[in-house]
Order: sequence, then structure tokens, then C-alpha cells
Amino acid sequence: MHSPKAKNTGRRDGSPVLGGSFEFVPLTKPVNRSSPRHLLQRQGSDPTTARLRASESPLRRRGSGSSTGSASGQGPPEEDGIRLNPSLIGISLSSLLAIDLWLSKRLSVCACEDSSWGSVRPLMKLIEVSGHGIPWLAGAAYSLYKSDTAAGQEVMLNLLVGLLLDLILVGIVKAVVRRRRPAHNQMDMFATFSVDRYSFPSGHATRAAMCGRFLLAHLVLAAPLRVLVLLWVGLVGLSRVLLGRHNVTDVLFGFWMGYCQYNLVEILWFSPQTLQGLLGHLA
Ligand SMILES: CC(C)=CCC/C(C)=C/CC/C(C)=C/COP(=O)(O)O
Repeated sequence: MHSPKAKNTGRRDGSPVLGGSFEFVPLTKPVNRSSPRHLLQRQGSDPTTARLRASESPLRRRGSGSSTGSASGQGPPEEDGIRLNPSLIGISLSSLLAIDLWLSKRLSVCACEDSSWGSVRPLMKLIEVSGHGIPWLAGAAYSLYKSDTAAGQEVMLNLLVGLLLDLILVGIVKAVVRRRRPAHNQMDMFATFSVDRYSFPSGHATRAAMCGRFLLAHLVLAAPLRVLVLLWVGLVGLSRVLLGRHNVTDVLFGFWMGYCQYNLVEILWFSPQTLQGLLGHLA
């Protein structure tokens, strides 16, 4: 299991490392302001390692005076300002990912039958099916076919457009990011595409967020039903992590992406006239 703690103890000299490429230097350690040669002698017996350390660490670079400083010797060189920010971003991202992996593993309590909440797994899989693309596409297509009012047809047509858009956008992001599903996931999902071996973002989460917003905006629902819709969206997201299908960040990003996708559906909104025009051009 990856945990922040485990990641931070990887160095023989005890200095914590995050993501393998960043090094924290204790601020209490005296910074040597003399020549780099002196620095090398203090770094230990391996001069190559010592030279690398001296050049990696922004703190040491700043402290080493004329050898790496600005031409005038006053203040840090320009490049320090440029490199410090990416380091901070990198460290923050590495920490976030480490917490994500650790938390997701802790929460995957229905990942298999033998897990601590293994008995709830069938219920979680039922929630999984409720957020799957096939029932949603089939339901929207059937409602479009059966609808006898122009308003009903318009709403169902645009739900269908939104669902197809969701499949395409999630497929693209998954193919670009290529984040593997958690190791504890059992790949026993029903009807998947090849990109669904990747986990970022959760397609169930994007669909739940987009459809949730769509239902709340376009169906006249009583307050208890509106609460039920919100509850269902939350449960779909939670079930992805409990089943071990996703890390927490896959689901959170999925919710955000689905929320934005609904905005896109609103922008693209097809009216029956537009549809008739499109069909007329095709015929
Ligand atoms: C008509 C047509 C193209 C249907 C395809 C529906 C389909 C197979 C959707 C995939 C749904 C799925 C398994 C998404 C993966 O969700 P994650 O939450 O595991 O990313």
C-alpha cells in the first residue's frame, strides 16, 4: 500500500523524499555559504551524489553564493524563481496522490467478497448498474420513442446527446491520462470499453453528476424526489470507491467533469426544429 508515511522514508540518510524527485532539506541544517568544494566534502564520501544534491536543492543553490547566484551576487538568480514554484506544485501533487491512494485503499471495503464489508458488495454492484451507460442510453432512447409531446421529445433527445457526449469525453480523458485502476479492483464490470481499464475519471461519476443535474433541471420533481436524485448521485460516486474500482480523486474529478458536461449540453441544446433541419440535410 502506498501511504504518505511509506513514501517519505525512502532515503538512507533519513531525508524525506516525495515522488522520488523532490528533496526536503531540514531548515535547521546550517547552509554552507562557502565554495562548492567545501560543500562536496560535507556531503559525504560520494562526490557525484553530493554534487547532484547541491544542484537539486533550491535552498542549497541559493546558499552557495557566487558559484550559482546572480552575476552581482545579490539575491537569488532568476532561475530559482522559476524552479521553486514547480517544486511546490510537484510536492503538493505528490502528497495529494499519496493521500488519495492511501484513503482509497482504506475505503475499498467492498472490493471483494472477503473484504470487511464484502456482504454489501451485491448492493454496491446494483448501484453500479444504475449508473451504467447502457440502461441510461436505452432508457433515454425508449422515452424519446414513446414520448408523444414535443417538449418530452426535446428533453429526451438532449439527454441522449448528453449521454453520448459523456461517453466520448470520458473515453478521451481516460485514453490521455491512462491512470490504472487500483490494484485491489476486481475487473468484473459488466459491458466495458477498452479504455475502461483506466480509472481517471470515473465514467459513472461523470454520468451521475450530469444526469442528476439534467433531471433536476428538466423534470418537475417533488422535493423528496429531488433529494433522492442527489442521494443517488452521491451513492454512485461512493460505490465506485467502496467497490475498489476507483481512487477518490477519480470520482471527485468525475463529479466536476459531469457537472461541466451538463453546461455543455445546455449550450449545445438541440430544439426539435434543429433536429428536423439536421435530418432534412441528411435525407
Ligand atoms: C450504445 C453504446 C455505445 C453503449 C455503450 C455503453 C457502455 C458500454 C458504457 C460504458 C460504461 C462504463 C462501464 C463506464 C466505466 O465507468 P467507470 O466509473 O468505471 O469509469
